[in-house]
Amino acid sequence: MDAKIVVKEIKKSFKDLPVVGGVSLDVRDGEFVAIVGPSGCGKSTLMKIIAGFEQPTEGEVRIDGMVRRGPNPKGISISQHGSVFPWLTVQQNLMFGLTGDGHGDKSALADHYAEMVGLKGFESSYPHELSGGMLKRVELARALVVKPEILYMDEPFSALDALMNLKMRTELLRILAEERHTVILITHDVEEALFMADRILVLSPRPTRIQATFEVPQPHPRKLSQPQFQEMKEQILRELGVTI
Ligand SMILES: Nc1ncnc2c1ncn2[C@@H]1O[C@H](COP(=O)(O)OP(=O)(O)OP(=O)(O)O)[C@@H](O)[C@H]1O
Repeated sequence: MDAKIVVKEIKKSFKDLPVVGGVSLDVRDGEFVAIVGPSGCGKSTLMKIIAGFEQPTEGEVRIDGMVRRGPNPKGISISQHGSVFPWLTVQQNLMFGLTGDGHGDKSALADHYAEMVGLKGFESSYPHELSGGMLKRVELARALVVKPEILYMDEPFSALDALMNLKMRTELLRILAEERHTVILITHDVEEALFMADRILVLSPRPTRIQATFEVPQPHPRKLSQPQFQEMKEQILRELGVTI
């Protein structure tokens, strides 16, 4: 079967600064790919190119076999900065992306996704009445409610405390088991990648390339304390120039 996303020899420079140095990648339908790499290597730039928000200097991105040169309606991005509208309630935020017909009862659909991410009872709350973790849940629900085929996640949980971060990982995996999405996740957290991804790509310093690939075939839920994960974590950290 053809890949859902095909990234072919992508290069990107900003003026004289080469940022992406030639990246090729195939992502299968329903696959979860995590990308780790040194700070400033070009992870976000690569993600923006794949999501269609940035144009490559060379190369192309195909989604379902079609070359894309702009944001892809089949995908949705969740970034570390957040995009919840402060003047809308949780329910209104979730309904915001449901443009056009074909969604059925939009408020019921919004409430369904609010419940799915654990926000039942907060549908009428405004963002300023929620905690940081709850805001991230709104963000996630807002992305999922439009039933995207692809989720592009750039450090989505990095602003959360460690405990909430762990909760959100588990939550996301539970939702992904229910609703199959293709996911590309950028993270600086190797354990987060090991916990969730089917495949982990380690990027090189700028201009970035894929330096190493790790398949993670272990089923969920994963216990990262197991030797095989510790071993893989050490290998990935070694690729990143960190020895523990
Ligand atoms: N729009 C832009 N114009 C000019 N330079 C840019 C632009 N976007 C990114 N860069 C540069 O590209 C390089 C890579 O940035 P990018 O944000 O892609 O890296 P990153 O790996 O995601 O970083 P971090 O690990 O800090 O999140 C940086 O040197 C940055 O200054």
